[in-house]
Amino acid sequence: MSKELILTINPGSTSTKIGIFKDKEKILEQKLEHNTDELEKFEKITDQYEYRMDLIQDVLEKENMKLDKFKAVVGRGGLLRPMPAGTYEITDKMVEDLKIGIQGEHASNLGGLIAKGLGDRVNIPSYIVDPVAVDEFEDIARISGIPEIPRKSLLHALNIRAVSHRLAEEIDKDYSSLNLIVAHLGGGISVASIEKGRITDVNNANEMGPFSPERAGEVPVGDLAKLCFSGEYTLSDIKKKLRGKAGLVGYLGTNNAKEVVDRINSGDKKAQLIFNAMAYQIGKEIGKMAAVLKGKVDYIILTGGVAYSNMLTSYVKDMIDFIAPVEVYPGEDELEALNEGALRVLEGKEKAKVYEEEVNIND
Ligand SMILES: Nc1ncnc2c1ncn2[C@@H]1O[C@H](COP(=O)(O)OP(=O)(O)O)[C@@H](O)[C@H]1O
Ligand SMILES: CCCC(=O)OP(=O)(O)O
Repeated sequence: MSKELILTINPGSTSTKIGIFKDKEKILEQKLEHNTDELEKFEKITDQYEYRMDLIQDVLEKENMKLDKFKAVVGRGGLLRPMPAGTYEITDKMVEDLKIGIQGEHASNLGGLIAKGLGDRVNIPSYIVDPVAVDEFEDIARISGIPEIPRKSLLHALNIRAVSHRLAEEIDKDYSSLNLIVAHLGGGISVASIEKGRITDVNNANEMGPFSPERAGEVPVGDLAKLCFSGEYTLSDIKKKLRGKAGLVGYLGTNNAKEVVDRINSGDKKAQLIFNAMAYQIGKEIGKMAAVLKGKVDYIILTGGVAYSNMLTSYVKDMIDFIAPVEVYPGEDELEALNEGALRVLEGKEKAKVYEEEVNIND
């Protein structure tokens, strides 16, 4: 049997997306949405491995896509050690770091684990591309205010880089000549400043910035400290409260922004206030990044699943379109970007990076 396909796997906090490609052509795409109740029963993210793997295998079986048809498997890379962008082969050390959650817990940690698990079964290579741990920060962006707690570059690097390249192509400019602000609005939210092709600053999408469908973002730290020591919560409870049970889930009980829009359209005033507040915080974060770029912003891009909502993008545009022209690319180009990252390596245009050679293993 000829091995001509590439399998791409993108686990997010609210969904698992699967794509099958023949060269650059996407021949299958499936989005499996996970509601809050489904995910709540898992103590840790890595506990979701079997659950998400089974769902992926079910899709492959239903579509009669046997593993021996594939020449590579590519997963979204997770919260690994700070690293340059690129395509990486999945090594044992990477697997170890994904399992520990070396920079924290997030669904994307499962991308590399599942890709490696499937690839090893049929002895084909497995890769990750532009993981959420891509770090191109200016040193000044690392300082938080507490020496023991540096700011971290954790973001939707895969889609942010993909849509920035897409815009550059559309306006016929070189990516490395542009200053951009890109806000990825998914289960988590990243708002990044891109200076001449380099991501110089971003809120840590797992812990900072605007609140999101399932995350707290920035909260008043004094009150958070009191909550932690109230005796009512364990560390695990607090982590879940901040990621998974916060944001839209905390206020409205759902991680599904579409459902929130439906509630607003049926007259739910609380849903309207909370949705507007999320938009307001996104607008404020974009303003911060405009200051990072000293006002020299060529374009602002709004992307990710929540950018499908006109209600939200209109609110944000109204706050920030004085800064620069705003482009909306709803959804994400992540499956395509995973496929193209693997293709560049398989076609010999690029050499796969080796994790152990690119990161500081002793940190
Ligand atoms: N048409 C839509 N209108 C509003 N929100 C949407 C729409 N489509 C998807 N979303 C929301 O986008 C969010 C998921 O975004 P996505 O980028 O797919 O995130 P993830 O990769 O974290 O699962 C969910 O809250 C989902 O309800
Ligand atoms: C940790 C940053 C990536 C992120 O938040 O992704 P999702 O929106 O898919 O949860």
